[in-house]
Amino acid sequence: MAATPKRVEHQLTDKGYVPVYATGIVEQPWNDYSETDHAVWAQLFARQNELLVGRACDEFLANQRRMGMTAERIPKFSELNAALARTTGWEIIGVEGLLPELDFFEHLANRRFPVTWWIRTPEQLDYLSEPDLFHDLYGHVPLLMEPVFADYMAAYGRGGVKAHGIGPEALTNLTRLYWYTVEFGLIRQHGDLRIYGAGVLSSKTESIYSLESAAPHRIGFDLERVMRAQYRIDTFQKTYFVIDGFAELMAATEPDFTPIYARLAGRPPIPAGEVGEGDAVIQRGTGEGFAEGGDV
Ligand SMILES: C[C@H](O)[C@H](O)[C@H]1CNc2nc(N)[nH]c(=O)c2N1
Ligand SMILES: N[C@@H](Cc1ccccc1)C(=O)O
Ligand SMILES: [Fe+2]
Repeated sequence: MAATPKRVEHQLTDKGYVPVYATGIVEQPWNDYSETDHAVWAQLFARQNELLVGRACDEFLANQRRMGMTAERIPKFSELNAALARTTGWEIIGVEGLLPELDFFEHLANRRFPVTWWIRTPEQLDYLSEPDLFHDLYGHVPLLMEPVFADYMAAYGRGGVKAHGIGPEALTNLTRLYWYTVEFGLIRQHGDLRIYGAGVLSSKTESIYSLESAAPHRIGFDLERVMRAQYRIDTFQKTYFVIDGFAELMAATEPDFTPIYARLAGRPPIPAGEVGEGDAVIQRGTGEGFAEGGDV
């Protein structure tokens, strides 16, 4: 295992009270990865790729292949960056881990995606409390090759910088949008539901649960509804929002959010497990196994 990351401080983020690391960019220490590190990558990659055929959106596996990401070894950021530069102009930068929000937004706004340089240990294979290289690189990076989604991510970054200037409530609303699209979003494809959210794509159990469990609600995407939707950071999602395509997501988020933040300020959030009036319910969940509380 390469040298363990240095912890700087703890900060309350939407992932709860987590260590926030130095905001500096770190070179990927590719030569320091151990055989165990590469084996963890290989095992997670192979297991997810097998599971995601027929579950991930078409663009995910197609772009993973197109950028030459394989199970063999932990990919070199420099090699993936060559493919990204040729397509959408995104660049992977190595980081210690979670960044302060404004740093994160500014990177996205400049088409830089922060990827944690270290990978989880074999003991953490199925769950860890903070994003590691596998979540960031396997889960998030292939879709940065998809032009419309790549534009959405950059626009999101600009929106984050703007929301940071508006205030904490705006940030909370915007973070929910990230959560229910970039991390846990589902998309209609081939008359079925497919996964595009990185938090699901990088999780064996949630890849199955998000599409096949009767417990969660599945609701058609609506911008203000999503921005009111509280979520859970420590369990499977109680609700998934479904888009028809990346173009729909881009179009829905193009308008200036300032009046939307103002309108939302007066309205209560909607608990993660609740179906709101006017929801475009695709499938109403049974709520089975939903733990109470813990919504952010
Ligand atoms: C901004 C948003 O709330 C979110 O939690 C951010 C915070 N900082 C981050 N920092 C890194 N490196 N990666 C991330 O995904 C995030 N997420
Ligand atoms: N249009 C949003 C910015 C944004 C774009 C895309 C996704 C999310 C947010 C704003 O004005 O704040
Ligand atoms: Fe993520």
